[in-house]
Amino acid sequence: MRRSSSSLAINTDHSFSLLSRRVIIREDPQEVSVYIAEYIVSRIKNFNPTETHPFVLGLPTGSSPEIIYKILVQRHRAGEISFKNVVTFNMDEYVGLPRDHPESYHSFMYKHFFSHVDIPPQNINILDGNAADLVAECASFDQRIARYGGIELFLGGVGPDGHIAFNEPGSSLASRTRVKTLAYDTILANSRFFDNDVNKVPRMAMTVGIQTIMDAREVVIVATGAHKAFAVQKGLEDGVNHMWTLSALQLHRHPLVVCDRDATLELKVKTVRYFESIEQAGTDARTQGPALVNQLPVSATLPIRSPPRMVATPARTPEKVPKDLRINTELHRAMEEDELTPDSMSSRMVDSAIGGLDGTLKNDLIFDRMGARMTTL
Ligand SMILES: N[C@@H]1[C@@H](O)[C@H](O)[C@@H](COP(=O)(O)O)O[C@@H]1O
Repeated sequence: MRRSSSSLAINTDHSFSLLSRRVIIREDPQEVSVYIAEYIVSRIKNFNPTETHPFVLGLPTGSSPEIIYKILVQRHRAGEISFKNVVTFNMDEYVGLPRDHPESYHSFMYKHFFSHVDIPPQNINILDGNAADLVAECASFDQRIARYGGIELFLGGVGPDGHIAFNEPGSSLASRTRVKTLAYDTILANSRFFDNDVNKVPRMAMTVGIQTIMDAREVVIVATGAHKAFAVQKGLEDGVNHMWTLSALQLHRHPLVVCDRDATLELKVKTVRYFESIEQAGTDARTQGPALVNQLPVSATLPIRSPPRMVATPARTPEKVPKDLRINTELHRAMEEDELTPDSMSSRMVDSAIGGLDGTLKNDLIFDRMGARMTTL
């Protein structure tokens, strides 16, 4: 068992089957990055990838993931994780920017990550923004993802306008990899990487679509800073909306949003407390706590067994969990996860609203509902 420096406890058994939507809040970007890096390491290790059965990881650029990459490199250098059997797909790339331009996403990824770990070059997939046929390049990217059996974990950031990858406000929620014109907000935001000159920022990019991200078996979003607070609020508290593409993840089976305190500034106190209470209660089979999904029924009077493959225990155990927030494991198993949701929030959560249906129906309904809300542009 390894104790991490973060306030992190991860259940590494990922045969989770409950629908789980989680928001983890940490104090600052450093803590957020440690949490996510440890999470990725544990997911890869637990997957036990081989050359013929690699772990397929979706990756972002931007300033938010920089510390995450730094920690992953440190963990690799310490001999704690190998990327030899990891295949990566990057979210996006500018169109027309030379590959060796310091601000191309190729350059970013090699500078911050690929050059420092043992990933084989042939396992790296980044869209070619200078391809002669951009449409064919996008189609080939999706085909390559499909050939690997889909993406296991997609790590993403979020723009201040709520975009994920380069799926700008107004993007189709059914979109797949394609060429996009950048929104003025994004050009402005990214001009800090181009001498603060908006004219130097490419106008177009290639990006995975919302549906490409939704197809990943798990999506982890990093959101740090007060400038992300409005996007986080729209993405988590409002309904699914193509103007805030982060919100599409409300319909994903396993989304995990990790925010720092500043990024929660626009959330309701009630929302923040709700997600914190889930973590404090330690009942989430995915991000911490007992491996609920794999436990055989035991007497409610028996103590909760330790999870078999927990890699880390909380360095900062929540000090005071009010008694009525400590959830009896046996009881919890018997309940729908949704029943833990306060009534006032249920109406905003699709899963809660359909909690009474069986699993098969739930899936259909999720897609029906999504279809009904989708706007194809
Ligand atoms: N295409 C990228 C996104 O993938 C990224 O999430 C966003 C936020 O970047 P940052 O983390 O620098 O705020 O920037 C760009 O637009």
